[in-house]
Amino acid sequence: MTTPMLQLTGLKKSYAGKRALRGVDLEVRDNEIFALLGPTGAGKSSTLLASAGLIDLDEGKVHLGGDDVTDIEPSGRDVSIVFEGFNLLPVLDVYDNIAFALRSPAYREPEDEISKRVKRTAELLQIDHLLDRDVDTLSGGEKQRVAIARTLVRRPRMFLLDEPLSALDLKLREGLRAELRQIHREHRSTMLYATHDYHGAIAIADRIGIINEGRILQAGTIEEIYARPANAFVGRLIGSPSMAFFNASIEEGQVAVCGFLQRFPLSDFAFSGNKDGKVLLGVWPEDIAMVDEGATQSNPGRIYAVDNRGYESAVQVETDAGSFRKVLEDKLHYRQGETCAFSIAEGAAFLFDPESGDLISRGHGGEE
Ligand SMILES: Nc1ncnc2c1ncn2[C@@H]1O[C@H](COP(=O)(O)OP(=O)(O)OP(=O)(O)O)[C@@H](O)[C@H]1O
Repeated sequence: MTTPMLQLTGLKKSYAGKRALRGVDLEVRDNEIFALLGPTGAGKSSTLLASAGLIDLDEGKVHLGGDDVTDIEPSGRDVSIVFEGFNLLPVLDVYDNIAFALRSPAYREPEDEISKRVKRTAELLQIDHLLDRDVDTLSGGEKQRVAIARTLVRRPRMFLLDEPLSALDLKLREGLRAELRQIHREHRSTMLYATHDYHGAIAIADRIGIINEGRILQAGTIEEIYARPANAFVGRLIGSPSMAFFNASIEEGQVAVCGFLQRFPLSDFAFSGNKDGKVLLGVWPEDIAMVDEGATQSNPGRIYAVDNRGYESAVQVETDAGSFRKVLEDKLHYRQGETCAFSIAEGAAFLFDPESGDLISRGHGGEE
């Protein structure tokens, strides 16, 4: 196993008694783009700031390229961080903003080398026509590009990007994501990219880590996470739409869902316990088929909402045990308020603990 570029071990951090990081363990491999995906307040920024050395930790270790840098100043870490709020220097023009880091005592590059690198980076981010402008006169999207250029020009061992694209409109965001991947390919750099946007995360990342309440719940490729979501929270955060959940109970060797005609024998699950009691049945919407009402082994539902997106439509279906959203095949059309029926593919369901949300077992459909 090669040494990870960034290794975080047991990071703990409280702000004025409020716990932001509760033991973050994370490995980012050399030359990968790793997305840290989590809701607001999950601890994404704190994890990045701790990696850069910009906050003092209560506990834990930060290793960069195998070296313990926990007590090393930010300037000695060879990482670069882009914040959501741009952090540009307002009194300088775009060129000097980008060149700033290269002129710092830590780098002290000759001016002709600086000029080459600034221009090359500005071309890459399509801001070369803005180099003479004062940053105050730029739009939000242009400022964000300059902030990214400022970080990239240094070519550090590792980039830390904190929601770097959230201020941009959709088209610009998609374009910049592609550019970041391109830069990544060219420079063989390692990136840790924090975001709350699932689509953004899967579009850019080689691997994803799901963070909530200051802990990493799961890390892996999107395929690995899909195949085995470690916790119901993970299922709710990923997928498009996200995982469907139904309140269920284990009774006499099978999983029963209130109102469902379908039964799920325990033998369908890689399940070694035999306890009766409540569980949460989770299913990816792709494994739910809308069927004719009255079809055998189908389950009744009601169309709560129809979302017509032009090129496709999605429905929200309500049942007595829970609701789900699903993108429909072209030929299917439903009206709000009407009844419907659906069935769940054999072996496709997962069982979760309703209290902790932890995965108990998954169906044989996703066997390794
Ligand atoms: N300087 C601070 N002082 C007090 N509390 C803070 C400070 N910075 C962060 N927190 C709190 O710590 C928790 C984690 O914050 P953090 O910014 O790391 O989360 P995040 O996942 O980046 O959120 P967001 O997506 O909203 O930026 C939150 O509850 C936040 O309110």
